[in-house]
Amino acid sequence: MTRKEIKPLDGPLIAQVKVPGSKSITQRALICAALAEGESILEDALRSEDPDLLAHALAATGAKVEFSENALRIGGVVGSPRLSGKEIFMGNNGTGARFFLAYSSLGKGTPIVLTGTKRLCERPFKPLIEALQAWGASLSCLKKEGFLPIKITGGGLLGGEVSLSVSESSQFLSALLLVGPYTREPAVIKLSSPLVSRPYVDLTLAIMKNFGAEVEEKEESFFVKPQKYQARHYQIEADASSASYFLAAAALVGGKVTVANLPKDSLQGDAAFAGILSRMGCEISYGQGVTVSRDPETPLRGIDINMGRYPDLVPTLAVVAAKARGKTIIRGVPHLRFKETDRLKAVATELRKCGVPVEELEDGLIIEGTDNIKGAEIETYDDHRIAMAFAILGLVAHGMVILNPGCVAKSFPNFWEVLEGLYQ
Ligand SMILES: O=C(O)C1=C[C@@H](OP(=O)(O)O)[C@@H](O)[C@H](O)C1
Ligand SMILES: C=C(OP(=O)(O)O)C(=O)O
Repeated sequence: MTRKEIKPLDGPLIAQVKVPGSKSITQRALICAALAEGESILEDALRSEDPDLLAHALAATGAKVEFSENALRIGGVVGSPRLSGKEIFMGNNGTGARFFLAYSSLGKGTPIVLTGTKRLCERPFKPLIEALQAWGASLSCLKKEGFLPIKITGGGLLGGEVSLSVSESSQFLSALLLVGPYTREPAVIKLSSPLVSRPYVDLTLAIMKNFGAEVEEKEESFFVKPQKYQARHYQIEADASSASYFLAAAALVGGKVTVANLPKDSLQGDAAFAGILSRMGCEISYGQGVTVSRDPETPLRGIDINMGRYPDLVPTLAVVAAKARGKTIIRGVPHLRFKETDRLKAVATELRKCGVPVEELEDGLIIEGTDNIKGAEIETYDDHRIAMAFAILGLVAHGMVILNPGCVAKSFPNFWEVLEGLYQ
């Protein structure tokens, strides 16, 4: 078991960092580009485990994928993936797996099997599988109904009206939307439950529009007419979730951190994190990127917040809350239990190891801030966001050790180098 010791950082911290491209945008753009006619260039696309796994899966269906220094070139399959009979391994990439399941259902050829890590095969897929089957997809779960591994026979998607539950994940809706332009009949997706993580659906609609596809939304329904994505030269933003760790460093240590390549008008919901930190006592400014600062004399204060729109920010918010005055109540995130690990249980367990009182709720956490945060040996559960959040907490503790630090490769392979830069 490899381990990474985190040295405490004497503030005030003054730093400027850059973070890699957005994982969510990269994976949406990959699907649109793979379905389009012609060659797309995805500038500053994220190169990490998840998008690389998706890119290789798309290449296995006939898309032409070329990795260059800071771009991905994708030659599309014009709406018709070729199923090669191969097994497709998607790691623990939930977004990539849901998107690829819908994309490959458009294809034809020799049936393929989509699978992943043990954890990915425990994560929910049933609402998406049933919706694709209602659209005529030929899918069969090989071990347990509603879960990977799944055999995909392809044959195209009829379209028409389908009802979809999105209380466990917004990715089911994003996956159907992304392939909606290629169903034979107009697609109508009616939501049958409250939608979690709504900003990711807005991101899907924005990227689809960038690639030339229009979606109409009315009340709880989405309408997608048959149309075609256009190949694009597309500039991918920096990842706002990855930026959160370094903005949190400024909040925890005191001082100022600028994420130089995160735009003020980001398409990503998680760009809201700077605003959340300002509610806790930090200052925000925008110029060359986004800057968060906190005067060491101004204590952090706890907040009561519904994080249902921003699930990936919860581990980062939780470690900031560990040092905030009073209680921080995080609500509205029952779907955190379906991520790379059960993040509510994981965050509560690991914070308690650091001497931080935590009450775990069905849908959130109550965290009692303390000035006496202890270092501990942090189990990361092979979850990149647990590793990165607790690494940042380690800046204000003594003796924090992160186990299995390599799991950051999922979304932020150079995280440890960027963290090291804070000590310069
Ligand atoms: O659509 C996306 O790119 C994502 C959606 C979110 O999942 P849920 O919609 O399941 O909350 C988020 O946790 C994930 O990291 C990326
Ligand atoms: C949950 C995440 O990703 P995914 O659902 O794509 O595995 C994440 O990046 O935090």
